[in-house]
Amino acid sequence: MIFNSEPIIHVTDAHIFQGLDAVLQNVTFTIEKDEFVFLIGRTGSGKSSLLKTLYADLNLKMGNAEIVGYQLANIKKKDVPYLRRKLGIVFQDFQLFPDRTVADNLFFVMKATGWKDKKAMKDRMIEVLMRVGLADAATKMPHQLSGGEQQRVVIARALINKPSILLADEPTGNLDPDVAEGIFQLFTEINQQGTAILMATHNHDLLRKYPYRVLKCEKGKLLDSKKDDISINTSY
Ligand SMILES: Nc1ncnc2c1ncn2[C@@H]1O[C@H](COP(=O)(O)OP(=O)(O)OP(=O)(O)O)[C@@H](O)[C@H]1O
Repeated sequence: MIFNSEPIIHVTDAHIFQGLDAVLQNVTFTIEKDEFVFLIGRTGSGKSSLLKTLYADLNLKMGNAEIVGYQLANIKKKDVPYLRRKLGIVFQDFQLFPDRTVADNLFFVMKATGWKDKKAMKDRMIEVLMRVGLADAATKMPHQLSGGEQQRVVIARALINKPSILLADEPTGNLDPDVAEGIFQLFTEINQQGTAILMATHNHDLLRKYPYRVLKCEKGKLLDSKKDDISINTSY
């Protein structure tokens, strides 16, 4: 039997820099196609810096990293939009255009990523909104939606180009616990349908409840629950 077992992320001996400071050193890990992985660590420990490096917002200056088929060391500026089309990125703050409808927010990303066929765009817009449980939100303005609903729109936007992995930076951080749980459930469903997830979070409850693999930024290193003993109960 032939398995296609190429990992989606493959990082070897990478150093994650903010300016001249190496925030994380000798980072080595892989993430497979169907995995759900938490990224944890104290505030300022390097979670966002690692995610930013993975979507080429920070340069990879030392070591190697491959994500969705792109080598990040020396990636060309012109290739970055193509890399990002293959990733879904979800942040804590929703970053929707406040003066455009939900549909127009989604169309904006489609146009920016090369979609042209109006019917295909409309069909995909409806499809991703249905996927996140917001079939009736297309004509609404962001301010007419709750925080949880706005985050669902952001997730819908991240799904537009059928990414093979979602990178999420504290996606439930601004939400009430119940709403956060619903958003988290949505991520688990998306994962079960075959999209890998790497999610930075401070949410201890999620970590206790869902025994997914954990990567932890600690004292300049990245620990991995696959091989290291990681306590999720210590304060971080
Ligand atoms: N734009 C920046 N310029 C310079 N240094 C930065 C910048 N952003 C973050 N840093 C520094 O890099 C280190 C890692 O920060 P980072 O934001 O990656 O941590 P984090 O684990 O994501 O924290 P949090 O949980 O608070 O989001 C910190 O020392 C921080 O001060």
